[in-house]
Amino acid sequence: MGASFSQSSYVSDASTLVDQHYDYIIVGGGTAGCVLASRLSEDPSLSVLLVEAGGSHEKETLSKIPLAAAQLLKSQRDWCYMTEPQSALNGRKINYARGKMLGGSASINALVYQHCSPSDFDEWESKGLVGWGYSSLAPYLRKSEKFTPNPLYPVDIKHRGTAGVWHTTYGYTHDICDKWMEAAQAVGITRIPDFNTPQGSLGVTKFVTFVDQGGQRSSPATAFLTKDVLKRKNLTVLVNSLTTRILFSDDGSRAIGIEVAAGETSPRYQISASREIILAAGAVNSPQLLMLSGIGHKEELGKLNIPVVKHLPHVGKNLLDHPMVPVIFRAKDGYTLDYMQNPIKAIPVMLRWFLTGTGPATSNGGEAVVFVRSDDKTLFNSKVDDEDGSGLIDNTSGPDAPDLEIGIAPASFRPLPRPKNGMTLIPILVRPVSTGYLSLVSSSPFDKPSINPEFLVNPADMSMMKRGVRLALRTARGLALKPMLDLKPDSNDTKDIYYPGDADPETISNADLEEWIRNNCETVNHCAGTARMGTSEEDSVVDHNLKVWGINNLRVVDASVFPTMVSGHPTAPVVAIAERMSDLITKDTK
Ligand SMILES: Cc1cc2nc3c(=O)[nH]c(=O)nc-3n(C[C@H](O)[C@H](O)[C@H](O)COP(=O)(O)OP(=O)(O)OC[C@H]3O[C@@H](n4cnc5c(N)ncnc54)[C@H](O)[C@@H]3O)c2cc1C
Repeated sequence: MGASFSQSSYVSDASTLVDQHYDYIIVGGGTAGCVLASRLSEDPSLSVLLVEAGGSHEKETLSKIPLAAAQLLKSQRDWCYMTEPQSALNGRKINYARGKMLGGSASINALVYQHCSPSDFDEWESKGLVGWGYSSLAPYLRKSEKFTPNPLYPVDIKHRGTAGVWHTTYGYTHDICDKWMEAAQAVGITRIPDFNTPQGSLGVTKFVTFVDQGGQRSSPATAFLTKDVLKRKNLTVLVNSLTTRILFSDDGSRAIGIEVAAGETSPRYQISASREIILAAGAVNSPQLLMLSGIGHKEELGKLNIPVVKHLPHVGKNLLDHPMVPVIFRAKDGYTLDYMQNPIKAIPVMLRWFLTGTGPATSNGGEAVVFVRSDDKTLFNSKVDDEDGSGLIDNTSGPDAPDLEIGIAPASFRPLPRPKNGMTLIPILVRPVSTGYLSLVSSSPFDKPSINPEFLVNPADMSMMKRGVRLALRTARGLALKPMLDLKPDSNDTKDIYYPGDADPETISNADLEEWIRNNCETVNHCAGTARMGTSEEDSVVDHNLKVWGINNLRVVDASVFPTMVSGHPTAPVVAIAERMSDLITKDTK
């Protein structure tokens, strides 16, 4: 057992820790890292160090206000990555956000709480990954959740966790989003009360969000690193410290510690751990750190003069993500949130939030959602739906799982000409066929890695995206939305901000639509899979216990380990993975 410490809260000077000795070092205080640190330190006999490159979440007001989340993008709380030029997106580079603070990406994200499809996890188990099927993970999905029902959106409570620490609920809904759910039903999409049940997510429903009863973001940091947890003598949280490499035993067989630095020109300090180093730095930084430390493809490492500790060619490969393309529809005055762009008009909303924790500021901005299959013949039955659909590939995890999502935001995703009122529908590919990769550009931990998600490179993804856009256009033309939208009949001006929102889904040309998608596709920032779990080091990075192949005392526990993509929003699955691993690790120590 390692030493225990009497300090509380956070440490930001790593020099004070070099003589200390820990049982576990967790690298990355993000979504998975907060869960692991909290759960492992429940056992007072284990000493735990959590190392985070960013700062504490506690004074970051923008992170607390659900509606303000987007303000954190491109701020110091974001790693501010960019992709390489995307060949299928007319060579555009895409912003690639990752959270840099305690709570990680879940401190800056859109707060959607989703278990995803049961078959997403059964698919993992079917690949030989014992213990990762839905029946194994469902108890962990519920373990952390503290769901507060909303009488407006009744659900069967038996599928929800109610005794956990992570607050979830159904929050504020704008009328335009309620009406859109009606419009989606009118085109043939079934209304479901809850997408977090064993029945899965197919249908239209209201989003559940991780917002607490005070109307604030309930992030993995606020939920798992509470004041009581931070008071534990066996937990140290080191912030503003980048882990620059993993340290190994002389024969390279065992991870024994880490090196950290506050900045590029700052001194580097070494800290050791006797039991394990657990990487939870996320799907960009965990593989980056493995490669910087000599674990990766030997030829790629050799080119950068990084001494090879273990040849593991799949590190950084299998980059999975969800591409999206926001479509903006002209709305009438008074139905959207665009007035929040005007600081004077925003004051009452913000005052209400500060004083009562209620109102539009508790909205995550994406209030309702549709999940469908792109091969659903009841929805895609028109001649124009990408001809006969022969370009599609069924890449879903099972017959009850989706490959297309459409979310709604009661505001415009892009700056608008006056009058400024827009509703945005966001088609998202939740099971794209294209996969990408990331690699190092140098041996410096301070250089950003090269990120290439290869969005829409497979033509099947373009076919799917076109179906998604056409379906979005059809729902927007529903009678329920007529009083709120101001669509111009059949405008095909492809340069207009309201294109293709104004275009007729039955006559819009495939060529115009494809070109528009190539020029407007972005990411939902759900990257995963870059240190994937598998049954052999020939095709993966970690085994089913998330241990790095061939290295003792080294695990990866974060979104990097997804073997295949979940067909929904990944925060809850990441938390469940971390819950399950914490359970297994603490049982192992007994
Ligand atoms: C803008 C945005 C919106 C999103 N919206 C949603 C949503 O609504 N719902 C949903 O379910 N998912 C959403 N996601 C995705 C979701 O947030 C992530 O999939 C999930 O949080 C990933 O968890 P993680 O533990 O793998 O990594 P992260 O939560 O990103 O944690 C990694 C942590 O490691 C730290 N770190 C990295 N490198 C180092 C290093 N070398 N040394 C020390 N610390 C390091 C980082 O600063 C970070 O805190 C969104 C993501 C983004 C960015």
